[in-house]
Amino acid sequence: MRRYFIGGNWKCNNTIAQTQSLINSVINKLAFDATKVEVAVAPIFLHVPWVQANIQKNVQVAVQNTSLTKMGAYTGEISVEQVKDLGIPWVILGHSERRQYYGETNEIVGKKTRLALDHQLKVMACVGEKLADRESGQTTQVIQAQLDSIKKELTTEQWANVVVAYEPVWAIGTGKTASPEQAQDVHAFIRGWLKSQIGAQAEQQTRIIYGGSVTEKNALDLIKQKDLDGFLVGGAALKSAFTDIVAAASSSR
Ligand SMILES: O=C(CO)COP(=O)(O)O
Repeated sequence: MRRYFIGGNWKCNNTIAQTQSLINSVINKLAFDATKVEVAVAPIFLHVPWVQANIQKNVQVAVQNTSLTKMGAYTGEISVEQVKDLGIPWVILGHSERRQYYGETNEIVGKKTRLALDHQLKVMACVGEKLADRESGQTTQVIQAQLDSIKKELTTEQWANVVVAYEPVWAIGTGKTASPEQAQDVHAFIRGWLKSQIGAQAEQQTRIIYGGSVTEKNALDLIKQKDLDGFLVGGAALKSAFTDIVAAASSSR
């Protein structure tokens, strides 16, 4: 059985005092069975060392991006070697905010994913359609193109270190969640793609998590869906609701 995966994407939120308070009052009080649920939180880069030094051992640390380049003369970037060097296991790549505001194309996301995996980082690879894509019936085509660009770069074995995050852009930060059926439909499509494009092992073992206005109220219904293996949580990961979301996952395994 696939272990649930719950990611907290803190985005560009929190002063250091707010991050410290979140760790002390929420994250370090999370109680869950780590054999059934894997939890990772992604602070801004600057807060990572403090978080690493102060977080409970069951919760892993992730970063929200890595450079398309390796170390070198690339002002303002942070490379996979530097993330790996600090012992950070996870990176979120291809988030729709990176695609939308920083021009990350499918091709860039594929290359970044390859670079991260080549440096032994594990990747939460985000895919998802915009509202206009959904309304014009293009949801699966858009997601397929996003997945195909990642596939182009990876070996079959590298998929063992990928979690696919389905995040419909229209549901991110909007309070509009995909219904459990809408989420399941896309997750089943992604699972089918994994089977036909990568193989039976990837189909069975790859976690496909959902993100987009996940709250303590909708988590339980979403997690019951057959192909949904956890969440990538934004706003609700910045408060005590995260405790309930992790508990919802724990209680259903
Ligand atoms: O983008 C997200 C997680 O990566 C989801 O954000 P919200 O949970 O705030 O909608």
